[in-house]
Amino acid sequence: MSGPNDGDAALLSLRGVCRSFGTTKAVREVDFDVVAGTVHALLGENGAGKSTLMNVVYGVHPADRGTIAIGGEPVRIESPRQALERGISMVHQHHQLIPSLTVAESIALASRNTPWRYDRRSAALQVTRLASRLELELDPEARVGELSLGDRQRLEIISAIDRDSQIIILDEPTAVLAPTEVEPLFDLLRGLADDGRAIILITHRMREVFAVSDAISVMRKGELVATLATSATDPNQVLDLVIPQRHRLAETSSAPGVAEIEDVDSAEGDLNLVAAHLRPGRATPGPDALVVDALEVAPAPGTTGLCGLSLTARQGEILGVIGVEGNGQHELVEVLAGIRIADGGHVVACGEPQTRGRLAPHTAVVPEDRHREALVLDLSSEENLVLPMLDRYSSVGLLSRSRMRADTRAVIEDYAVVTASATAPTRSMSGGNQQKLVLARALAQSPKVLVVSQATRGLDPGATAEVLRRLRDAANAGTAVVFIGSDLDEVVEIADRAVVMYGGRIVGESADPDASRDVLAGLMVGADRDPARD
Ligand SMILES: Nc1ncnc2c1ncn2[C@@H]1O[C@H](COP(=O)(O)OP(=O)(O)OP(=O)(O)O)[C@@H](O)[C@H]1O
Repeated sequence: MSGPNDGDAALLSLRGVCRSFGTTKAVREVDFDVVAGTVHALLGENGAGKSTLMNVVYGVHPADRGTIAIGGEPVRIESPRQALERGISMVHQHHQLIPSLTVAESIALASRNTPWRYDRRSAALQVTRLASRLELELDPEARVGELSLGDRQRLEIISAIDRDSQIIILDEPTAVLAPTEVEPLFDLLRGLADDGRAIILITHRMREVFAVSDAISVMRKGELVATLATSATDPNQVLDLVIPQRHRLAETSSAPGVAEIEDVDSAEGDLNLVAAHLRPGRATPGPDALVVDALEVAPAPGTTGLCGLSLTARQGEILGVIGVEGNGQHELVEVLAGIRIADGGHVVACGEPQTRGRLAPHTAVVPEDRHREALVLDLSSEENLVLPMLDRYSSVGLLSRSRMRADTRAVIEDYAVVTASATAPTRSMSGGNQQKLVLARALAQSPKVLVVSQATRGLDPGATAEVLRRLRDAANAGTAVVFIGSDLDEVVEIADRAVVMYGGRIVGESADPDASRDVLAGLMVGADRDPARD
């Protein structure tokens, strides 16, 4: 059978690969070739089957049918261990790390080259060496369970690189990295490809696709619908393949599930994907809805904690909190959610002080890590959806399943969530669809203060535009939205006002984030100029 890379010998070759989960055909008859010495981008809407296809290659979900060949040799891969032995490593979208280990121990455990006896000092040196090669910062002695999402992502990346595999799969590796960390990662990936390795990069970010890849494959509803040379295509053509309905939906603004997506002017910015009506300044902000005053959280190894962090968010505005992951955002969200008790300072929401260990009053929180902090993966979407609102669905101690189901169905339809059914465990949903569910749940509570961290992580371009539009609608309806993110472009696009978080406190503020973009970027990495003082 001929493949899409005819003429080049593929290092990895899939033929007729199928994988179903119950009645869901996640991957259908896929032929996929990746040539040694190339970076191959894999794209597709949320739920298209990208992670499943790669999990087939990595042995997490062995194929129901079809063949895999490496260097022309047919192979059977039935576990990640077998994949590693065959020279395949994978950076997962949802991290596969052990919380009680330190960073150095995690790397040593995953490494092919760990000596029989664990040597703490050389393991720490190895972490420092790998991290500096990637221009990433990671404390070898930090405990994995204490790390921010960004640091766990950094750990997964350097651990996969350390294995020196021939085929390296990265499932949305940059979703929580700082902008300054993306380029060194891509330089490294290019270097690894130039050494003859095959790199597969799953991403939703068009600028990344065009910055680093040689080839692009697009999946839709489990099928691989196209493979193109990156040099022979452009972002609009690729976007049309990923979301063929985008222009039709743009004409029908009431269409559910996907907001307007404009043409992409260049591969520079995915911002152009988001409709111009998201731009700030649409509502006049009201009084302060959230006041955070002088919060203190002592740092654990590898974390910054909070050092007297203060901020306010007003009714009807989107306050952007921009910062490189790991500068205290995780601690701030935990304090607001009532999961962590601050060592000092206080929080007042809508005039009511937060009670120790309780969620801030009138507030809903979308945490950064949906797996660890937002969902109970073995419960259904229906059960997860009502968890924070059980009182709405119960009377005399009994839950009204029929109302739960009706509301869940409405959310699934409204947010275009792809799931086998409202009663299927959320574990079985794709990452992007889990994220949509978490956001829908927070908005369904009609909070006066909505704190969202990494809201669009893992969402495809259509879903990203849709989520940003809904947050704007919430602000226009009077909610104070605190939008915590590490993607400066995205924060600038959505926020009316922005503050920069660095080293556990706010180091700058701008009432016009678009105009202060460069200053904000500098503050994110520790420059000390406050745009408010300009
Ligand atoms: N373990 C599982 N059990 C049941 N269904 C699953 C499982 N894993 C994936 N699926 C289903 O397979 C389909 C493809 O999911 P997959 O995670 O591969 O999509 P994706 O393209 O990677 O999406 P995303 O961009 O959101 O990560 C979805 O309908 C999902 O619900």
